[in-house]
Amino acid sequence: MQKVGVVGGGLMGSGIAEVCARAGLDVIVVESTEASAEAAKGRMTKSLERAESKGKIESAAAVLEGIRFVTDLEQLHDRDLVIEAIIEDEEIKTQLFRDLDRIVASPDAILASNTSSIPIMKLGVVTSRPERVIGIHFFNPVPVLKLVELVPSIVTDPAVTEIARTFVEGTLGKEAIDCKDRAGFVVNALLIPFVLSGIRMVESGFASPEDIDKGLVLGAAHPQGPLALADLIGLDTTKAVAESLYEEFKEPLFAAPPLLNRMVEAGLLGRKTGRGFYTYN
Ligand SMILES: CC(=O)CC(=O)SCCNC(=O)CCNC(=O)[C@H](O)C(C)(C)COP(=O)(O)OP(=O)(O)OC[C@H]1O[C@@H](n2cnc3c(N)ncnc32)[C@H](O)[C@@H]1OP(=O)(O)O
Ligand SMILES: NC(=O)C1=CN([C@@H]2O[C@H](COP(=O)(O)OP(=O)(O)OC[C@H]3O[C@@H](n4cnc5c(N)ncnc54)[C@H](O)[C@@H]3O)[C@@H](O)[C@H]2O)C=CC1
Repeated sequence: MQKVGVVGGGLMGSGIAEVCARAGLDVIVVESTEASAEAAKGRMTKSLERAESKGKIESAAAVLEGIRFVTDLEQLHDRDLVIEAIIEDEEIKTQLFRDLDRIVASPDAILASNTSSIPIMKLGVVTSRPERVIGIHFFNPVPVLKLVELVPSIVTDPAVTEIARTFVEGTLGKEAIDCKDRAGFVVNALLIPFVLSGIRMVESGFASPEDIDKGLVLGAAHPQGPLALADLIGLDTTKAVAESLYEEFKEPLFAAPPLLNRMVEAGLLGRKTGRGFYTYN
């Protein structure tokens, strides 16, 4: 696993590309437009410069040299591993997996998804090699959080899971847990209902976002409360994850509350747009 491709250089893709480049891998990031490729590079530069200023890496510039930012998916033809991190939309992701199946040449290559909640089988089945498709699910912020969920589908080759484990634990120095291929895997199946419950509390006027978050930080030692967390994840992603979970399990606890839907319609997506439950500079 020397040549890695990351498709989507948003919040997660830029973090994944950063940790791969910091591990000395040859990384290509594919974005959909020149402007978004520039934005991805800007995000990574900022994060690497912060790491350099704290003495965590020697040189941000040297790490950046290991990353190419492109808009042409065909450039991924020689990759050993491609990690998809585009928006949480099943139709758009399945189209991308069809394209990756055509483009990535080596039959030994692994096609991975960072999806939060879409069952991996739905992505594998549109390729000619579902046995080489797996979920490698990182957590936000990627440079900080240690966990990666490994999600083989019911037809993923067990050898692929072991290669992915060696990549995640050996090469990247993260910790893996094994999950079955059900919407939301382990962490989001527990975390998203918590976030949605916080949103329902705000919606019903039960308490303010500030007080709910303060309650969970000071009363339960969470690093952030559910509303700050929704803003960090992105309200669009939170809604998409809730919808996948609801589609799979039909449990009311996974249903997106109307306030979440209205905020997404209004473009109040959290940190990424500067306003969600809180306002950011
Ligand atoms: C939706 C999904 O599919 C799955 C998910 O990811 S769900 C979301 C999971 N994520 C969480 O639950 C996050 C919970 N929150 C936290 O862990 C913390 O609040 C936080 C790391 C985000 C911020 O921590 P904080 O202590 O309030 O802030 P801060 O002091 O600025 O940061 C702590 C450290 O993280 C680093 N950091 C924070 N954000 C960072 C980022 N985006 N990139 C790189 N480093 C970052 C800081 O540089 C700092 O490093 P040092 O300890 O070396 O100084
Ligand atoms: N936000 C979070 O906390 C987490 C999100 N995830 C998952 O990671 C994936 C990405 O999420 P985020 O990074 O938060 O989203 P984001 O909205 O920040 O980034 C998505 C990026 O993909 C790009 N993109 C869209 N279609 C593309 C295409 N066809 N080709 C190339 N680039 C394309 C967009 O330009 C954008 O930069 C989603 O599947 C999400 O569920 C996983 C863990 C945590």
